[in-house]
Amino acid sequence: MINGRMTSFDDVNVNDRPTTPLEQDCCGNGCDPCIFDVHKKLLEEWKEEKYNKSKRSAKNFLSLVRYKRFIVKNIVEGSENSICIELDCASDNKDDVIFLLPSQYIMMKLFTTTKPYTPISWNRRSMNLLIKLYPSGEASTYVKQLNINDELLIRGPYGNFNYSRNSYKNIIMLSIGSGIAAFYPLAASIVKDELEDTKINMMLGFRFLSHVPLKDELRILTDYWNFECTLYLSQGSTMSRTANITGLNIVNSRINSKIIDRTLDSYSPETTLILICGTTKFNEIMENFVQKKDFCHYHVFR
Ligand SMILES: Cc1cc2nc3c(=O)[nH]c(=O)nc-3n(C[C@H](O)[C@H](O)[C@H](O)COP(=O)(O)OP(=O)(O)OC[C@H]3O[C@@H](n4cnc5c(N)ncnc54)[C@H](O)[C@@H]3O)c2cc1C
Repeated sequence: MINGRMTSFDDVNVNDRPTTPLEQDCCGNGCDPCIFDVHKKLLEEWKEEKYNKSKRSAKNFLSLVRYKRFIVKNIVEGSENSICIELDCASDNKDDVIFLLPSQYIMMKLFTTTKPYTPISWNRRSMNLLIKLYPSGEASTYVKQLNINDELLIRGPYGNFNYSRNSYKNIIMLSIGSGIAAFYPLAASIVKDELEDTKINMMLGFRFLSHVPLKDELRILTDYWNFECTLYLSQGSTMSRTANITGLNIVNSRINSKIIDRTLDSYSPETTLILICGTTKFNEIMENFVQKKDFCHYHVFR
């Protein structure tokens, strides 16, 4: 990950990666620079070089203007009302690789319709999509009928959100439903970046616990010092009003003004970025709350 860019090359050149110092390598006398500062700098340079090398030697398989062929490699249940689809590049040229930034989206052609989807993870040659299924949705109906080895047409990547490492002290991510797809890759790329000091507070709204996708992935992120996640369930669950399932906080309520007020009061508007992703109505309501509290650094994914 470079400046918030999750590259598809995290497995390249791992052997020359600067070795992380051990806790006992630091004398604790407050040296300037401390051995950990030196390591941080070396790691930053190594990552930048790795990313630049990868970009020089490969071209993006994805195109902004032309549909490219992908093959369905796997389909698994994401939650009660969503599925995850793994797609492989349909190209024999090994130099064709996928370049994406976290929170960018692609356009997928599905029979008579074309819909945007935000890859939740990817590597050099494949990407994973999380797709919420609407009972009578045009794209949903088509997606439900997909089989392994089916071909799909995709163009992209699009999206004007650009994140730079450590540009904010805190990021609050507010989403409902499939909005999680825009936030998960960004959160994962930040918390897994040793050079990041930014803390993430993810606030995700769903109707039921059974609708929440990526539970295991979110739990893994909660092991990092700078990630917390709360699931807000508008239709409640059988548990008490608040609970915690292995790292994930659960609140049986919508994300409402009281909750936002209380949350924002514990953050500084100058050093906090707020990201919003949901339905048009949700985005409008959240944007209003955020503006009322004088938070000027925010971005709405539409
Ligand atoms: C930039 C961008 C990125 C996106 N990324 C993803 C993603 O990663 N995963 C994903 O699942 N979706 C994503 N979406 C939404 C997706 O593109 C489709 O709009 C959605 O899946 C519905 O498509 P559909 O054809 O199945 O339903 P449609 O035929 O468009 O709608 C059928 C019915 O479903 C309901 N419905 C549709 N969309 C919504 C909604 N957003 N909220 C509430 N009810 C709705 C409505 O009742 C509607 O009448 C993204 C949208 C945008 C703009």
